[in-house]
Amino acid sequence: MPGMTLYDKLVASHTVSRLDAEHVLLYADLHIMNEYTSPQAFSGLAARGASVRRPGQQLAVVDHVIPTHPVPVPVRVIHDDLSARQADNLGVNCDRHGITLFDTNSPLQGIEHVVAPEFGMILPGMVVLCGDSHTTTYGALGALGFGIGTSEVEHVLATQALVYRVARNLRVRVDGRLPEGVTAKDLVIHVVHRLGAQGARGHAVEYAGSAIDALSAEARMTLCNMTVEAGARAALIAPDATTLAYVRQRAPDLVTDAACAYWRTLHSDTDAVFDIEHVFDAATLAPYVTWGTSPDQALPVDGRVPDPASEPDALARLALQKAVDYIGLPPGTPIAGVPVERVFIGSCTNARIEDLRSVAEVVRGRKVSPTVRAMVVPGSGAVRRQAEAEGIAALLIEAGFEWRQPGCSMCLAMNDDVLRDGERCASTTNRNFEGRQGRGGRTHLMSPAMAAAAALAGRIVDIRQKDSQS
Ligand SMILES: CC(C)[C@H](C(=O)O)[C@@H](O)C(=O)O
Ligand code: SF4
Repeated sequence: MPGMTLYDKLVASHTVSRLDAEHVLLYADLHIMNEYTSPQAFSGLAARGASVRRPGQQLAVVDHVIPTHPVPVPVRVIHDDLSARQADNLGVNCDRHGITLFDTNSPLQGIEHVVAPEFGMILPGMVVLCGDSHTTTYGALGALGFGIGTSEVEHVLATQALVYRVARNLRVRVDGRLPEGVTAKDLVIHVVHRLGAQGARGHAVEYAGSAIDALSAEARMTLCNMTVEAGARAALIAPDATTLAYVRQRAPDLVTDAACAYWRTLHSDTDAVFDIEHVFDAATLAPYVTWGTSPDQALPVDGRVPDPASEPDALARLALQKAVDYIGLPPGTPIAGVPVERVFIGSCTNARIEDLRSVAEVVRGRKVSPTVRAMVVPGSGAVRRQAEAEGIAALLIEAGFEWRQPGCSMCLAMNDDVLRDGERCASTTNRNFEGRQGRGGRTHLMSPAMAAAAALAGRIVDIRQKDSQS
């Protein structure tokens, strides 16, 4: 018998029973809900007269539909009828079932994947479920997190378990040092580009190697968050000293000797077998930017928009042509130099305090281009307060950024923050699909530092060239 991967160990430790060759009944330590994917699940539960099995192992947040207006008033009102109903509905259901809710006007409110780790709710070795694809974020702390559908949300509420199809194992090794100006965001865009949008389909991705070891816990969250854009079922990083320091700061009482002893076993055995393995050299990476309408349509910042005509496969050629047409950049256009009208810094990929610090470092003493409308939306109330305490908010406001209240905001056009038709946006988010940030809007994904530099210059620039940003 070969050894076990970290993923195998996490699945095994949460298997209630094996259902068949491919499926297990998987126990969830924590289930997180948002206002958008939970309403039907609660209705289903009510229709069956079922109750919530483990109310204490649920967390609910309002994040997708919430307005993020810059006004520093304590009360936020959701004006859109449907959105307001979704948020109210979550409130009523949480009350009824005794579930903790970080509601619209709670100081604890924020994007689900930012608040859960921040409050020490994610520990190594846990299984965390949520009706949201970016639940893969928690792999950064050695927890198995993945998104589930609405009918599964109902099932998890009722039973605290899930019928789960076990994934295959894929390892991404990244050794070496990331060059100056190249971040975890660039690394993950590169990985998604190289694997392709379906390249990790059906697989749990484990990251390993010296470049991963060197990443902070928050940078690892960026990496694991966006790995789902390669089709991955989960992303994982074995817990280490960085993980423990992060968790200890947030949940000191839970970091016991026994817990640490267990967490030390959470790594892939040296003889574990991976179904697929990819190896990348961190030293060769550049800042990455997406040029198209799928997160894998990406380039190093010194690259050019590809020419569909040079794609031999007819279907792939059509897809490329469609992306080129939508994004409105002729083939061969250097991506650096493309003007942007909007800059969005936020989302569960890149709205943590370290992200905002990296933005502040680029912006310090400079101004947003008069041709750009730029906004910074912190991932949570705690991040917002921390950035205010560190002077980051004042610096950004002084530079001409809008300083917003926390939420998903312009990551997806489900609230008041949207791109107008044809507007081009440098964005720190994770998806650049057609219309994702507003109908007809054009999204270029990049790191927070690159987005900040684009805000100053009014165009996409190479963060490595210091004189390119004015
Ligand atoms: C709305 C929700 C279901 C969705 C997801 O699953 O990821 C959203 O958060 C997204 O980022 O597209
Ligand atoms: S910030 Fe974006 S990616 Fe994250 S949960 Fe919200 S909509 Fe989804």
